[in-house]
Amino acid sequence: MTTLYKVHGSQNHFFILDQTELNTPLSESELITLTKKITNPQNGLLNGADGVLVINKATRDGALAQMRVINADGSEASMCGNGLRTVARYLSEKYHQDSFLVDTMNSNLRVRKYDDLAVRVHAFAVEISPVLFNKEALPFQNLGHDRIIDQYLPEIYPGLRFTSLAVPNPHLISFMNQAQIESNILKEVGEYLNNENPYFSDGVNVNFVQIIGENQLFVRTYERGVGFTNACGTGMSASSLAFCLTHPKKGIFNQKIDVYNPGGKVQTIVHHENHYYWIELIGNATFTDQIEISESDLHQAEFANVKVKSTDEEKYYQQFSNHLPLFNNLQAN
Ligand SMILES: N[C@H](CCC[C@H](N)C(=O)O)C(=O)O
Repeated sequence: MTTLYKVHGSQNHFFILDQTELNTPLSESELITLTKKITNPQNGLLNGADGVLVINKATRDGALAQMRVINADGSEASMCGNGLRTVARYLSEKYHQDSFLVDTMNSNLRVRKYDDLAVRVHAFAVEISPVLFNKEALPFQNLGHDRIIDQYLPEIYPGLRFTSLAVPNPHLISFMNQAQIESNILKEVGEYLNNENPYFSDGVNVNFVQIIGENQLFVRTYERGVGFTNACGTGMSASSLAFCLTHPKKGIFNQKIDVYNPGGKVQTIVHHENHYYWIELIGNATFTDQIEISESDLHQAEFANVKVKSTDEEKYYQQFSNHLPLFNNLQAN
């Protein structure tokens, strides 16, 4: 028997699979089959999820373990901010450490335990980096720019300004008013750029942002490999940096920024050190269920005989998020 965990960061839901606990780790094709099946909202487990976070032995020196991110459609993401907070908590409890490095696709990232956000709402702070703006890193093509910072891109959507950056997974960000953020534009742009298109050949996470006030944002995301999601940690981090760059009177470097999303709230701090940017992402790491499954069922993505034990953490998370202010009709509470 082994244990899977159903977890969320700002209601961005994942299953955590610790491959180091298995006699035989899942192969690539088994991982993809498992992810597609378990995350399915209709026939998956526990109403599905946005992806599977896979823990392996670290491949880089200094890290406690490796995290891989498999999106719901079976593609792999280079990073996941909400997911990294939950993996940080899992590793922190497993190895009894409060501050350490996690090996991700492009680099080791720093994580640390943070003060609880409310009663039984555990929190972690994670590093989001490296930040890249060049068209090869995203990648994007045929837009007539080498970098996109506060540019009109009528090819993508007329009348909106866009900023694009990789952290290191790719994001396309636009600041807009409440009516625009509540409209169908995100679905239109998100679907267009995440299917065969001439501009973002690998797809892109699309983040639409409403400025609430000084150091306050609301972010809505259409996620590559997933679709609409309650929250995207790398997207909220990338949006915070875009905020500081394009609205410098309201978005202040080195200060906490409140980032609201349909699933709750996180905080970010945008650092600018020696010509290089990195973002600290702070938010909940909530464990809602523990799932006992036999190794052979896991290899076969067979869930009929699993045993699920729910925690009481969701109740406390709901209490926390019910007290957040409402800014638009997209927020759940
Ligand atoms: N939800 C994740 C990001 C997943 C990104 C993924 N969809 C991609 O880049 O392919 C987060 O919290 O940062």
